[in-house]
Amino acid sequence: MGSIGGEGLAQWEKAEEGDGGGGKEDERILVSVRLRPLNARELERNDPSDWECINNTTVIFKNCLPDRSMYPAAYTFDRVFGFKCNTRDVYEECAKEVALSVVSGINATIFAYGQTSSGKTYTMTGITEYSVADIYDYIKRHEEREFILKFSAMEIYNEAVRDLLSTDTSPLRLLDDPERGTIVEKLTEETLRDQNHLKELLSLCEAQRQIGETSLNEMSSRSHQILRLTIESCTREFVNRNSSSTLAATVNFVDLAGSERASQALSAGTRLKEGCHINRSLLTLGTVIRKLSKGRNGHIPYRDSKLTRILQSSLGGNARTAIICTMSPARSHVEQSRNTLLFASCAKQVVTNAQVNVVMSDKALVKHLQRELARLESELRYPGSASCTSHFETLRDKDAQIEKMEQEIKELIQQRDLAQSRLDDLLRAVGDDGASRQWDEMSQPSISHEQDTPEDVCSISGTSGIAYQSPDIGSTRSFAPHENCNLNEPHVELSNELDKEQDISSRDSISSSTFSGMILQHRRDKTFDDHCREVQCVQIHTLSTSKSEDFNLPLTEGSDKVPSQAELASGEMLENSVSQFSDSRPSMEQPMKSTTKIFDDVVKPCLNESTPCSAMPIMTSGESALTRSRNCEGSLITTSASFFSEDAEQHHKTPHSDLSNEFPVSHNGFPTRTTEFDNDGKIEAHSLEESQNLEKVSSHVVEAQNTMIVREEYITNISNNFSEVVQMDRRQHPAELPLEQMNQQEQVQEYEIDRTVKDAGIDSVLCSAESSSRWLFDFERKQHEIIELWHTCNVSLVHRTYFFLLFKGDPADSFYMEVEHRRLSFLGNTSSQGHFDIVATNNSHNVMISSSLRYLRREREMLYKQMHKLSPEQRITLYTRWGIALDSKQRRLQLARCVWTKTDMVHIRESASLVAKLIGLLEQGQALKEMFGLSFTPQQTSRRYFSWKHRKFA
Ligand SMILES: Nc1ncnc2c1ncn2[C@@H]1O[C@H](COP(=O)(O)OP(=O)(O)OP(=O)(O)O)[C@@H](O)[C@H]1O
Repeated sequence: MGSIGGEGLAQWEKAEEGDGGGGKEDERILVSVRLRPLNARELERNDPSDWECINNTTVIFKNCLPDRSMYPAAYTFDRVFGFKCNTRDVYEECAKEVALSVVSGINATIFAYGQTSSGKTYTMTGITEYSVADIYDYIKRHEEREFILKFSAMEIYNEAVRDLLSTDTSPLRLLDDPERGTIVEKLTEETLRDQNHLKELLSLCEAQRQIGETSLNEMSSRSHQILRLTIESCTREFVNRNSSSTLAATVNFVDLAGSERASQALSAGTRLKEGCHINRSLLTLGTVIRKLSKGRNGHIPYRDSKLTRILQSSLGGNARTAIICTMSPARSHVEQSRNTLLFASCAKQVVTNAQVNVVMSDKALVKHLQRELARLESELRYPGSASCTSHFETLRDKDAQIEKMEQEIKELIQQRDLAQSRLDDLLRAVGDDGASRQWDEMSQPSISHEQDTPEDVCSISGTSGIAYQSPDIGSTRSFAPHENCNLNEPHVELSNELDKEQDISSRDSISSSTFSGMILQHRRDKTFDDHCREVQCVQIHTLSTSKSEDFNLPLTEGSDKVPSQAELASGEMLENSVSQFSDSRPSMEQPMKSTTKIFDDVVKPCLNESTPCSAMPIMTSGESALTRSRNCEGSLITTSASFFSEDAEQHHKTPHSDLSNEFPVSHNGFPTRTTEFDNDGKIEAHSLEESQNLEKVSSHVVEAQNTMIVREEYITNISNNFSEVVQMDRRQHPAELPLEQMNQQEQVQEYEIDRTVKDAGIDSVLCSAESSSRWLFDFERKQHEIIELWHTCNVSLVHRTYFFLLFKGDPADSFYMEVEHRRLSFLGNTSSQGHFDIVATNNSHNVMISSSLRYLRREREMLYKQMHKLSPEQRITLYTRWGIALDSKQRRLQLARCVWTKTDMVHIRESASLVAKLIGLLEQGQALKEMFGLSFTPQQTSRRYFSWKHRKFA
């Protein structure tokens, strides 16, 4: 075996590298080599066989002669066949696929190239036979299509084209057709009837072919034979339609003449002449193949020979091509064999460009062009190929998702900012200078906070409560706000003169502050900070839903000691409960409890006068879940900075009008308010100055009628709430009333519901101005009664202020007015009917009385501490108006003592205004009306002070 290397091998390797470029590989001419066995002559000469196929793709030259070492010893092709391989194998592996392409509309050409007697005719005859057989077999298996087979045959003999199917031996001309390429003029083309017909024609061709005897081949083919089978097919369904498309392709079976040199063939005379012509065509074929193997650049001399002209499309054009190079293994033909292999090597480099050939009818062509036009327009409309449509849609979906997420992010940011803003407001309110100073003053008892105002010198050293002496432990403790409250912890007596002060109200009555949340204060709250806590009521427990449940424990869980109504009313029971659960921190996160429970525990007993308000103390504003009035965000008078900014003299002269600026007051002295609903369902409340006359009320009636649906909803809610209360009451006290009495009570309660709804004035507002006027009258009357009861029951000043400022005559306020009135009435009745005796027996009565008075005193103390919020001018104005001598001492204290001490409306309004200013009553809407339906505690303020206190302690 010779060494592998040399120029030829390098050329093949180069071609191999070209194939490995990745991606779609160009289809090249399929090249195979077939070695025939030594024939009889060669065997006679003892011509050795120098060629051997060492595998399916490589043929080697076995005899390495020194003088021929310049040639490669091994050649690799798509397939090589040894002498033992039969033609069937060659066909199956190297020709079949190509030949059968024709039935799919792809042109195909199968060559046999080699020297004379190398076996070209032998091979091509077999391949043609097998191909025809397979083609017809394919046709049989595809009956859905109709095939038309046409056969033509020609030979190129001495550079003349002859029709092998015709007896006419005159040469045929070659014509150039712009669509079909080179055509052979007048070439017979037989439409095949069947396979036998083709066999007959093939036999005819064989007979017609120029055959001569050479020294190498007794039956030497002296011409290039081209057998052409054209196959057209279409689906039978569309055969008779003009819109059908037809596949049309041609397969050429080319049996070339011998490529040997004339000298080798020992040609002379006619044979020599034939050889010249033969070699001319083969030389051109070789040139074309060689040039094509180097690419399509430059001129390809197709037209230099008849052979290359006719086979132009099959040589690197629109056809699949297979070349079977036949060679003799004999040493004597080694040169011809090398030339054949060189030709084959070049042919292996030629790239073809086979395409499916579709012949379309005019209609089909029009349709095709229309589809193509639509496709191109679509591509223009949507940049990118049509195949990118789905990708484009995917991108759009992604963009939509991104946009949606960005919107969500934006909304979340807005929510966050809003929450931050609210937090900032709260912190600002808590951390404002006044509050800080106040706390600083309270937390630093050694520092007199009256340094800037000697007029009210009142040292609170030792009373601030930041440190107190505990008799139990005899040591000074720092107050810890989170400590458990021990109800039994000894009081630390205030040394402040405020402690010595007798409360302005000397009447003994149950303090309604127990209802307003003061019940939750701790008994050790002699400390100064607790004063503020008391004033701000139930700031802790109102924020704690869990606590409210805990507060119910004495009522719901079987306690050994059933609490008396008075105890409950006074908050004693609740205080104990609070002490048990004082460790629980208020949670602003906890959801509000159900309305049902709250009504059951709280509202119902108050509404049913026959059932004392035993559960009232457990009401918490944080749980206020009454159906929320839509005007709950209505106006709450803002205590503006201009409250006291008016000229003091003017205040002195017309105090009423001054206060009216702050609190809209009706002509009859009662603040009134109407509520409007805007398109968004929001409520805009404003002064009801116009209610002074009936016509204006009527105009509001019209407005109210426009919002009838909303108001009716409110009415329904109220009715439902009352009904719910009634039902809960019935469930809670089933044994207390016989069935008959229950029915009677039910009727009464239904009447109460109707009356309450009517009292709410809603019907009147909706129906007539006359009703509105009646409601206003009822409101004024009830407001007077409530004010009197506040005074009687020593209700918290802060509570009075909130309530007074919140409810100013809106029909929707009737519910709260009713609840408030009944609570206070219950307290008054309890007091007058001797219930106090029971309480007193339990030694609670005195506790409650003293407690209520103490609460009021601490409120005043707190207000006194807040006087610094007033400017000197404002204070002077107030001193003057309220009869406090400007040269007297402790004027601030005197002022605090005067607040809410009378029941006339001028005094009430001024007191409410002053308290609101001092406690920093914030913007409207921060206190919800609903909480007054369940608790007296202003929610927002409670939270505010709660936060303020604990932030300071933190
Ligand atoms: N592979 C083969 N196995 C057996 N016999 C073969 C083989 N190839 C060719 N022969 C025989 O060799 C002889 C010459 O073959 P063939 O005529 O096909 O050569 P050729 O290349 O066509 O020659 P020419 O170019 O002169 O026509 C024939 O008798 C044929 O039977």
